[in-house]
Amino acid sequence: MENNQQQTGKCIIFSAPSGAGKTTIVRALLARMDELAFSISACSRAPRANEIHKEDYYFLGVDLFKEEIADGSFIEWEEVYKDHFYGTLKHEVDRLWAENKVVVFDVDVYGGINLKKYFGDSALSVFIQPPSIEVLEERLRNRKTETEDKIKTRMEKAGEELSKSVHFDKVVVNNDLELTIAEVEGMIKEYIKE
Ligand SMILES: Nc1nc2c(ncn2[C@@H]2O[C@H](COP(=O)(O)OP(=O)(O)O)[C@@H](O)[C@H]2O)c(=O)[nH]1
Ligand SMILES: Nc1ncnc2c1ncn2[C@@H]1O[C@H](COP(=O)(O)OP(=O)(O)O)[C@@H](O)[C@H]1O
Repeated sequence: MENNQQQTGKCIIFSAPSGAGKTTIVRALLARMDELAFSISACSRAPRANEIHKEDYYFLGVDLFKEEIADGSFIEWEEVYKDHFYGTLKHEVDRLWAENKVVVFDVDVYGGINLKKYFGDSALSVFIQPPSIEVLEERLRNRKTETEDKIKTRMEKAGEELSKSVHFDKVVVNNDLELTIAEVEGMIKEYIKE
């Protein structure tokens, strides 16, 4: 018999200002913890050379992204940078919950706050904080993925984003990377067994 009942599960939300180390931490956790699965977001920008459709993002382009907004396909979406839309698709979460996975989100700070509101106790929201604003800038520069212009835009946004950490269940200062990963892994294990 078909089970039409909507499956539900838990999720972990990660947000941070760009350069704080969120992607590095999320990748390490996914590699270590089989019970986790990454929620692939939709975005409006074109894929970069090393990016794969349906693995890194659902690359929809602007027109299709806007159609999905109109169709009510998103749990949340944000114009994270001008003309760059990112959003969480409802069917992506359902897909991963159907596989009994704990869903992991890597979203911007406003997306993180909205997802926590939406999922309530079914979500643990974690804010990754850089040790200081100076270290944040240094990490962005060392990553060598951003032009000077983009570094400036990201740093301008960072101050306001840092002030939003109070809206998260947990705030973790990413000083020593290995210690941070271990700390977050502990938090997730604790939350999953609740
Ligand atoms: N609100 C929201 N933000 C997202 C989503 N997916 C990714 N983001 C955020 O959008 C930003 C992407 O910026 P960028 O650093 O250019 O990363 P990239 O384009 O993914 O390499 C990051 O802050 C992500 O956390 C999503 O589904 N919703
Ligand atoms: N604890 C840490 N100490 C030093 N460098 C780090 C640490 N965590 C991450 N990094 C480095 O900082 C840069 C930004 O990290 P990344 O994961 O890309 O950030 P985000 O996803 O938050 O934008 C990367 O080059 C990464 O290797």
